[in-house]
Amino acid sequence: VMLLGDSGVGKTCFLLQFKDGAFLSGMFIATVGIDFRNKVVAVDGVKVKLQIWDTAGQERFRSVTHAYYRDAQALLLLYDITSKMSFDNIRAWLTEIHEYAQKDVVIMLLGNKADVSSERAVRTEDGASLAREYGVPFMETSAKTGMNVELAFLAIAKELKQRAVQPQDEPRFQIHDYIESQQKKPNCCALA
Ligand SMILES: Nc1nc2c(ncn2[C@@H]2O[C@H](COP(=O)(O)OP(=O)(O)OP(=O)(O)O)[C@@H](O)[C@H]2O)c(=O)[nH]1
Repeated sequence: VMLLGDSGVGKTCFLLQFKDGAFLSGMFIATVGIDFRNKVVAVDGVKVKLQIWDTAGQERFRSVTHAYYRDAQALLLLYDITSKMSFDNIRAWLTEIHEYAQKDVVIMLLGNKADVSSERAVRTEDGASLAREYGVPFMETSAKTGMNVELAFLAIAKELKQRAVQPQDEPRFQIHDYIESQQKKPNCCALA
């Protein structure tokens, strides 16, 4: 799984929240190049090992990260809901993805920093509508509160597990439906 998106949208924090349940406020150390962490999640009784690659969002590291796209099975593409520019750049990220990644890669669009509602610059509907246009699932998240962080990785793990081991005759896992059903659950999306 690769985390992609502009510098500062919260990729490293998103990964650390998932891996360690931690968030360090006020610190921003830009990722240099690329780094990875592993986490095992249980999906319907099967252990799925996610190897999660945290990429540098800064332009100058792009050639390094491009080399990793083709081995990725899933891409979490993040923007920052308080940064219109990070949202406007999503189309360029999707163009890069289509150029460098595998055709059947699982893509999910995430509007991060949803806890900072007072500085919101991108409407939820605009994120949802862009995701619909590209046929990818979408959620707003917060690496700070943990909102939807685990759900994003679990949905990816379920999709990847289904691709790897699901017998043909069983109904196909639908990532869009799964996210929608989980988000409707009480307490699922409450900000901490
Ligand atoms: N309020 C809030 N702040 C966040 C959130 N996620 C990240 N931040 C802050 O945003 C800044 C950038 O976060 P990083 O995770 O380092 O960003 P990045 O996308 O990994 O940046 P690069 O490594 O340069 O690509 C830090 O100051 C974080 O504390 C979030 O969900 N909510």
